[in-house]
Amino acid sequence: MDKSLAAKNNNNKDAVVAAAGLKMIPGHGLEFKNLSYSIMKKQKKDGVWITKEAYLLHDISGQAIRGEIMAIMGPSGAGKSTFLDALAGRIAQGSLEGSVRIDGKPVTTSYMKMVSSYVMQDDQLFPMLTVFETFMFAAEVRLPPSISRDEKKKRVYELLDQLGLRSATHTYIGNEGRRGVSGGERRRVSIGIDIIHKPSLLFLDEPTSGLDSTSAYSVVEKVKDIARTGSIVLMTIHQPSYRIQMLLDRIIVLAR
Ligand SMILES: Nc1ncnc2c1ncn2[C@@H]1O[C@H](COP(=O)(O)OP(=O)(O)OP(=O)(O)O)[C@@H](O)[C@H]1O
Repeated sequence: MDKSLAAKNNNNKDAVVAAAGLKMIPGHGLEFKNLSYSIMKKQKKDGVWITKEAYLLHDISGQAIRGEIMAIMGPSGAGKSTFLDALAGRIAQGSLEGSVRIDGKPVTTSYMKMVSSYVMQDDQLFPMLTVFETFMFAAEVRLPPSISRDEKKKRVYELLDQLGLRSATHTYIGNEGRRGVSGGERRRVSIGIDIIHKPSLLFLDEPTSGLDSTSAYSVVEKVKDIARTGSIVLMTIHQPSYRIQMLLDRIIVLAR
């Protein structure tokens, strides 16, 4: 396994790029170069309010390869979600510096949104639908109208198998008032909705947060399977267990 420490983000000082045994393959996958993002922050100095530029990301370079998981790690507040958002084209272009390329070609925000999917930490699932109904709904919304209902059903069953959700096919999503799928299953359903159309790039923000270690492992295991089908996968993750770390192909560590 090639465990690459890809880059280090240093908020206010000069950027430190630490690359230990980094395997870079120019022109492949998702390449990001000299990514910086700053905001104007108000702070009190000697009793006077001043506005100062603060870097949330500073000079980050690295590469995520097709077929692999790149994990973005670091302490709370290091900028993991900001970095994921920057790559996914979810923050204002004007304040973002640096370049992002896919397979050697520069990408625009709209292209990035077209070829990628983003799994958010807080999902918005309908509690009154079953897992099957949830996936069918996603299939209707995300797959082209030219695809028949039978083909959509086939894709849904494929997804249920891929994500280990067959036994929960007809279980309600549920909520506090109505018991439904488990936390780990719910997270896998959220991922399913975002991969039903087989995006070539998948971003996941803390897919394991709030899960017990077995469920967290199962989620990352499924994410690894998705990567293996040829997608580029990037995810933020906080304090992964040793077992989970063994599933990660590349690690980018952001420091505060
Ligand atoms: N628009 C903004 N204006 C001011 N500060 C911001 C803004 N966006 C993010 N921050 C700050 O930037 C830092 C990085 O935030 P971010 O959410 O990316 O960190 P994180 O590593 O994902 O943290 P966590 O692990 O706690 O989710 C935080 O201190 C946050 O408060």
